[in-house]
Amino acid sequence: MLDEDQKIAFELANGHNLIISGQAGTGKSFLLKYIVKDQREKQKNVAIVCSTGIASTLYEELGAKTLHKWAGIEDGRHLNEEIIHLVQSDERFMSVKHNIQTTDLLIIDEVSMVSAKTFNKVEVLCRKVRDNNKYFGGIQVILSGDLTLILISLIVKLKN
Ligand SMILES: Nc1ncnc2c1ncn2[C@@H]1O[C@H](COP(=O)(O)OP(=O)(O)OP(=O)(O)O)[C@@H](O)[C@H]1O
Repeated sequence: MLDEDQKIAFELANGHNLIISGQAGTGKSFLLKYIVKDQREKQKNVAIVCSTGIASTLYEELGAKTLHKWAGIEDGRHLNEEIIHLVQSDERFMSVKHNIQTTDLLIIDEVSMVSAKTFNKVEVLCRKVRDNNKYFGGIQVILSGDLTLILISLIVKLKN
């Protein structure tokens, strides 16, 4: 059963964009599994993605994959314009185009491990491929991670 904080986030997951932040072991993955199952029961097309393949094995039974694979951005070698063009017109990217066009809810776990560059690339890609100028082209997004890690990495970068 979900605890009180998890219940609040679980309810907000009905249609809201959310950031779920908490340190390791605070029950984020436990909550995300509940959300995925519940939203799928409500006939939503839900994709759950992680920054690494190892992390996505945690959600194997839910069909999780890496954000890079879901969005077709490979190792990030393509400029935004190139990847938009490839996804829109190249047959090899048909499944990626399908992912982007049909997903109702995109859950990104361990978002603190995703670089700003990658995150922005995926956000723009979704807007262009869905021809919808809303954030992520109108896909509902739930971001989960330990956001204090972002601050720590920022401080480390500033110090260097
Ligand atoms: N509401 C709950 N009821 C029972 N067990 C729970 C609940 N929430 C979390 N847990 C358990 O607590 C442990 C830690 O939870 P979880 O793995 O979801 O945390 P996390 O925030 O995702 O951690 P990490 O960031 O390290 O992945 C797990 O064993 C999980 O099953």
